[in-house]
Amino acid sequence: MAATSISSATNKLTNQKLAFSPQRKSPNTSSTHLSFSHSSISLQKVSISADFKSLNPRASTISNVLKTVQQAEQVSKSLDLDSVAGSTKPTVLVSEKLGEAGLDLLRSFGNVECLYNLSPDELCSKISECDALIVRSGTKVTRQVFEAAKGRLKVVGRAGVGIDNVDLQAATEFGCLVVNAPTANTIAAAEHGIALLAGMARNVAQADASIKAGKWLRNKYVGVSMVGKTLAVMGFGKVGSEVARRAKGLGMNVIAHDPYAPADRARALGVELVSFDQAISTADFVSLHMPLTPATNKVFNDATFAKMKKGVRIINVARGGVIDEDALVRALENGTVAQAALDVFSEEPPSKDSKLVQHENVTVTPHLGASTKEAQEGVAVEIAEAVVGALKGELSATAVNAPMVPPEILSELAPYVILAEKLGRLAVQLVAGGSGIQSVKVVYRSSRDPDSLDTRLLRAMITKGIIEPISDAHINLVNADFTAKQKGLRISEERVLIDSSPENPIQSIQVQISNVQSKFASALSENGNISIEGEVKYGIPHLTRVGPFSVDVSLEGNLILCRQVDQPGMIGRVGNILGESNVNVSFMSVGRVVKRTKALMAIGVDEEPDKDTLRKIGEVSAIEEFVFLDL
Ligand SMILES: NC(=O)C1=CN([C@@H]2O[C@H](COP(=O)(O)OP(=O)(O)OC[C@H]3O[C@@H](n4cnc5c(N)ncnc54)[C@H](O)[C@@H]3O)[C@@H](O)[C@H]2O)C=CC1
Ligand SMILES: O=C(O)C(=O)COP(=O)(O)O
Repeated sequence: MAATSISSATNKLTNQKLAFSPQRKSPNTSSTHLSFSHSSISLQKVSISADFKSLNPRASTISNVLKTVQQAEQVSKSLDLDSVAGSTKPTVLVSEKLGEAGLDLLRSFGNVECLYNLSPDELCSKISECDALIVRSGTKVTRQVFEAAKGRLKVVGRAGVGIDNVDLQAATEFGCLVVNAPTANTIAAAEHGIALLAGMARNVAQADASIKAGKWLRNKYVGVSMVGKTLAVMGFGKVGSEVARRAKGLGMNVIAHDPYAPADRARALGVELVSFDQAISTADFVSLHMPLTPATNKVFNDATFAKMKKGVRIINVARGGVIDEDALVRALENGTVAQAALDVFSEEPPSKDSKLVQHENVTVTPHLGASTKEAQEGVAVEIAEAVVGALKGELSATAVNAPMVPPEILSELAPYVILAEKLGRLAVQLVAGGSGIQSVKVVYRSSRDPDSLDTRLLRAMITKGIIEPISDAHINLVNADFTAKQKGLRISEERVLIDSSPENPIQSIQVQISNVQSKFASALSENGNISIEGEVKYGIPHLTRVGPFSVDVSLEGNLILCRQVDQPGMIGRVGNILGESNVNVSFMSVGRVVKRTKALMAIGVDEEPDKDTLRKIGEVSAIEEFVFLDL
């Protein structure tokens, strides 16, 4: 199982050590700048803007780590609350209506000011007197707000799930923790989805308006029945599964599409998990419950509406941005979509003369999904507890932008942090769509005494790598276990004690995903698990094993894995195809189990090859399977 590394860059890279040193730019600013130098990858003086959510998955991993370190520094600084706890009580500004129980809890800890409907300027002029700000979806917490806070604002609490109205990047840069309340409004949102579904099926809103306009239109408002109809739940998470449960009670046949939901959770509710196309082409009603991510942005568009059953009815209680609203108007006009019931819009509030809002077959509500007394009391308590905890400097289970690890541990673990996230990101891409991930095992080989090796950050980064490409969750040290649990993901860890230099905290990290199918069978180890392993070599994370194959490829750029018949000339053939398409190869490594039988080739590429190039690679006769992986 020997591995051969072939790269012109290898020597350069392996001879240079990654230098890493956090430095404060100026003593009177809360923003931290880190310098990072490595001549072969020309990264010097990186100024950080940290935000896990906004990370382009293909952005520099080094800057990810810098962001992580910077976040930890800023957060530990911002949560060093001697100043708050000592002299005066903290001031909490509540800018939107919040349940009384939450307000009471806040009042028991600090000074609470409820100022609703502030203009952006008013918010900016008030914020420098506040240690915490609590908002819902109606307050835009922009970069200007963080700038105007002049370093005093320590925590923003979002009383709800979606945090798209908070500039997370700016929050992190300014050392401000952001927490949300992800569970208390689930039932309310699900009930609102069902209310919209039933109200739409029976034209309740239109009929009500017509009577109030002096009409009595019994023939016009004949509805459709729900019993026996097929409902497709798009996004089978917290809200989606509660909608499914309720729709079953209405006698509906419920199917769901969620590439990452465990099939047994769906089965337990009598729901079949199906492909996207199958869901939308067979459903009479389609209810949207997926997060707004780059993958789901405008996923309902002309092309997808065209695949739907004629006369389909759509409900959206998730986020307006998952629908191309102009395309929905066209689909309503040509009869593909019979009716739509919408609680959320790409712009809120939508313009008064919006064609969509004014369409006679559309029912709208002003983002009321979370608006029940019960949910608002629950959300208020959930967010008040999170904000008070953060102001006391405690770890928060619902923090969305802040790992909390001492800087000295972070700097030692920095390259392993990159490795861990990359391995998670790689492993999840090897899973065949449709097989829900439930069980992940991480094996660390280390000479350190387990008690002196804190792997929480690494586990968090593996979780981040696995979950973030498939959801809008923001994973960090604080919320990783919480989010994994919520998503039904079990992550177990094993430490294998080895005899090596205790200077290196870890020799290797192996990530195994069990009970799933792989889109690249060669990544399966003997026990049928997807298994990949990596090491840090001279500060650079490397992939060192895929299934039973040893390889050695630096985890930068993108990766192509090919399994082929082990024979001469393969490297040249694939290299030529990539070269002809102007795709730069950074590394190549070949591993094999037995000479002249099967080999695995790992190719690092700077650019993403186009479909045609990948097709040509697949057509090389000795190549038995291959996969392109986005690092
Ligand atoms: N209208 C309102 O007032 C409210 C709206 N919401 C919104 O509802 C949505 C769902 O919230 P939760 O259920 O709490 O979140 P969740 O994270 O529990 O569920 C989201 C599900 O979508 C799945 N998913 C990810 N990518 C997908 C894709 N491409 N196709 C299909 N499914 C995909 C995930 O695997 C996950 O299971 C969010 O967008 C949230 O912001 C939530 C509460 C109130
Ligand atoms: O929790 C969410 O994601 C929501 O969309 C609820 O928004 P709201 O707090 O009612 O403005």
